[in-house]
Amino acid sequence: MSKVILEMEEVTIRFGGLTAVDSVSMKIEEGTIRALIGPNGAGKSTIFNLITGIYPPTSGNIRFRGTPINGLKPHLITEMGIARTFQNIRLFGELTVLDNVKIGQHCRTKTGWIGALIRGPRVNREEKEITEASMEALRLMELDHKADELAKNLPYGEQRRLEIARAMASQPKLILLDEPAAGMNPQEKQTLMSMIRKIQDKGLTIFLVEHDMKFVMNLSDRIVVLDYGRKIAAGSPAEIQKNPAVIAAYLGKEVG
Ligand SMILES: Nc1ncnc2c1ncn2[C@@H]1O[C@H](COP(=O)(O)OP(=O)(O)OP(=O)(O)O)[C@@H](O)[C@H]1O
Repeated sequence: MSKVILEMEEVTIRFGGLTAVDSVSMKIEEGTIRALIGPNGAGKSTIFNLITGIYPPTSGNIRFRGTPINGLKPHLITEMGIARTFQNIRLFGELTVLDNVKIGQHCRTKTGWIGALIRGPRVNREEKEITEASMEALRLMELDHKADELAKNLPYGEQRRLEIARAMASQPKLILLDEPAAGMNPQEKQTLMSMIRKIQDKGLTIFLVEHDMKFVMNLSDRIVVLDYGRKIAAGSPAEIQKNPAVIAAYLGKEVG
């Protein structure tokens, strides 16, 4: 039996009168790729916001490697080993590619920003470790040769990969990718897919929200489908493609 890395147990969140996530349960096994799909407004990003501590659930439990994480602050959740990317690009265009990744690691530093200003031997050692780990994350995403370029000068597909590199630099066990393939051309999607598999090969668990069905079906081990905040289906890509409730939720749009 493989180990469960993330467990959601009857998780609900209400915003005023709206139940954005309605009693959702799921277990994600370590080392797998899980996709979360569903129509616009189904509650997918909200689930990521619940897991990463942006919102505490109204009710229910979220456990990471057996430890309850509901109500914990986002930086503590990052330190425990959960990293994420966002739907829209959040890079510092005027900083270099390497500096964008180094920012993703400041949760791992002991001295913090104030300490970094009063540079001592510990800061220098830490700085070296951060640079090395950042370069490794860039190598994984095949962006190491662009370390000194400004982020704004990268082509779109590479900017999205840079965001993943930044998330990887915090050395997570679980990485949440919110629409990683959005806006990419087929070639960029293909490259991204092989890189996500490389991340999996390193032993990480990947949880992704994605609208591109071909991408999801090719990559995922299992898929969870949300509609109006509720989990309406879960299963392998083959099971999901022929599930009548899923087909109905997408109103006849092809799920394959
Ligand atoms: N902070 C908030 N306050 C009020 N309502 C919210 C908040 N965050 C999300 N919602 C609502 O919760 C519902 C789910 O939104 P969410 O962004 O999670 O959907 P989604 O499945 O990610 O959609 P999309 O595919 O369009 O990104 C929507 O009706 C949205 O308007």
